Amino acid sequence: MAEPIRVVVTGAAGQIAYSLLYQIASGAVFGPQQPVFLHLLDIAPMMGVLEGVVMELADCALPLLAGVLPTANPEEAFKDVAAAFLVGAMPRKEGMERKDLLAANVRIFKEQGQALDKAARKDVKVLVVGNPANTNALICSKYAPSIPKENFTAMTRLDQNRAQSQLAAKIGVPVKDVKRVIIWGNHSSTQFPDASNAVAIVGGAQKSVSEIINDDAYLKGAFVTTVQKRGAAVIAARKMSSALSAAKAASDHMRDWFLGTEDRWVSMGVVSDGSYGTPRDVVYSFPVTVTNGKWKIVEGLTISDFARQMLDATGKELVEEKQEALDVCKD
Ligand SMILES: NC(=O)c1ccc[n+]([C@@H]2O[C@H](COP(=O)([O-])OP(=O)(O)OC[C@H]3O[C@@H](n4cnc5c(N)ncnc54)[C@H](O)[C@@H]3O)[C@@H](O)[C@H]2O)c1
Ligand SMILES: O=C(O)C[C@H](O)C(=O)O
Repeated sequence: MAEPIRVVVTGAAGQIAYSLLYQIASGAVFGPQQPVFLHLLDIAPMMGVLEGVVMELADCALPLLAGVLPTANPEEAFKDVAAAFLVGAMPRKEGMERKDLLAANVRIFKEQGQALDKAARKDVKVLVVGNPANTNALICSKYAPSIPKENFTAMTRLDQNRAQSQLAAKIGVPVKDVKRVIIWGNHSSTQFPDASNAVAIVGGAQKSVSEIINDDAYLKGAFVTTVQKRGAAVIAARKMSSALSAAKAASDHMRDWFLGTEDRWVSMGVVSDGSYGTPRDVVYSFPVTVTNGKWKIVEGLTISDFARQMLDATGKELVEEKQEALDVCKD
């Protein structure tokens, strides 16, 4: 059995963490041979609740769980961690856009960037889940200059999973048989869920999703808006934001980053290098593949006029969010 790795989850007393911690501790993320030592960070008033979570983790009797450290101190929480799930942040309520959380949440990611810079392993892989996830990830990276910026990512995997599931239901195939759906841009209502490269297996043969569905108006209309607005639809129904599916997506993202994707494409928010004419130095979601722990943007895709407009609109929003976040962080 390998040596345990240290993994931090922030917002550990919250609802996403409640599903996520079991997935990490049971081996679903880092593999069935990799023990984990969990660091659980939350704010001081939540330490009582966190104690209950620690009791429940013990009561799960999980063979891969090497230890648990609950704390309200970010530097203690980030000490020597190899993976960081940054979940802790305020969720939006009905009627809000995710960027309405910016002023409240971005300071958390400034402080946590500074603490990661001091305490974490320099090869730590950071996944930001707390909203607005892309801009929070950018700020976190800016305040952790000793950690490579490639190690900071934002979660758009939930959007990818939603898009894949919508297409599978429309075509009438299992979700695993739909591939190469892309989420471009921001985890917000400007994101572009793009099915133009997607393929599905129907009757044993792989075909293009556009050909199978044969309904351009749907693929550019209802499909896109359903995925863009799915988070709001869950909030309207549950009166709380998505948690089960968010935890599953966070597990998928980190597992693929650690263990690789082979030839699968997955969407991750990463610091843009300007690929596909997107703005540089914002955290933009691209299709990537992962080999040996390193992600690489899928190259050479054709961008239609429609896609160009969508990529530009979500990029413009990210540039605006970045400016707003930098202004907030000045104080
Ligand atoms: N990227 C995505 O796809 C996605 C999906 C779902 C939710 N989210 C976001 O994830 C975040 C968490 O959602 P939730 O439903 O778990 O919320 P929640 O309110 O249930 O839990 C958040 C937890 O974070 C803690 N917290 C607050 N400030 C903290 C800090 N400075 N350090 C450590 N912990 C802190 C809170 O005390 C609370 O326990 C929200 O911002 C939500 O919008 C993102
Ligand atoms: O929509 C939200 O505010 C929560 C989350 O980002 C989601 O996509 O479900």
